[in-house]
Amino acid sequence: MSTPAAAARRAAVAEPPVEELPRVIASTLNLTKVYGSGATAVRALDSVSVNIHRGTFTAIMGPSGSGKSTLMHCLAGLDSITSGRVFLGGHELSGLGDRELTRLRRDKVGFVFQSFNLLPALTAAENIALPLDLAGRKPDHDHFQAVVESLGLTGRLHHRPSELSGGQQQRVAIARALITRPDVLFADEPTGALDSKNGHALLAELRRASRELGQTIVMVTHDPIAASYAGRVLILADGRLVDDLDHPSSEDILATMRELGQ
Ligand SMILES: Nc1ncnc2c1ncn2[C@@H]1O[C@H](COP(=O)(O)OP(=O)(O)OP(=O)(O)O)[C@@H](O)[C@H]1O
Repeated sequence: MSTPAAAARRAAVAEPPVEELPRVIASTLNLTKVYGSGATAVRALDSVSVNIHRGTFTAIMGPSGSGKSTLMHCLAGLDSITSGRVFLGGHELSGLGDRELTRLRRDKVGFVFQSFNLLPALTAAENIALPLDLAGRKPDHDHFQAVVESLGLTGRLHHRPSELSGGQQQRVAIARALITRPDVLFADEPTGALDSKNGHALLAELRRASRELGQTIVMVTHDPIAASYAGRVLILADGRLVDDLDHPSSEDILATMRELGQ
């Protein structure tokens, strides 16, 4: 005779718990990127394999020309690859055509650049909602409010960029990148145009977005202090992944960079 407990055990075996979202949200496998050909060819990435986990904040560091931007662009589907594989949000990018790539970038990827790229004629609220407008989607009111509140922009929504401080403009740019709930938010030297106070505030916001909203973030930076806001720091040199630091301090990062002759 089958007891209820035994039946429950059998059910548990037969029906695994609802599958959690895959832990790896973006990855590369032996990714190689060569620019140009022949004598002038540059091997910007040389067989880089890396997994980016959902909800984590990762910084990419390395000397100038080490391949940081190239790695970010290949992960975000902005640049073609020479060989290897790139996956983002369950899709293999190398298998996608131009139209599918464009849609994937629009729906699954957020970007924050050094220059804020806000449209001057639009209010902060309109700038934030722009990616959804372009995709023909309506903002989810609760998510919009949560993003705006977490970035302290509630009182600034009807201002145009020229009426906002540099730090506020940068926060609008982050809100715009978060509004589509991208699989990965890519940030390229996001503090480059900010003074140190606003730079730290922005990094604290990124860290909060990863901790509180579960937002996956990949950031390229030259600054060890900026990188120390991330939970993980990947170090590139000559197109190769040479170190992978777990919660390093800025001193740890500086020491690693010094070993590379920086
Ligand atoms: N479009 C391109 N055409 C040719 N070579 C390129 C191109 N883009 C990058 N490279 C080369 O690839 C290498 C890696 O460049 P990348 O911009 O990824 O480095 P980086 O680490 O981001 O540099 P930086 O810190 O100076 O921004 C460099 O040698 C660079 O000159």
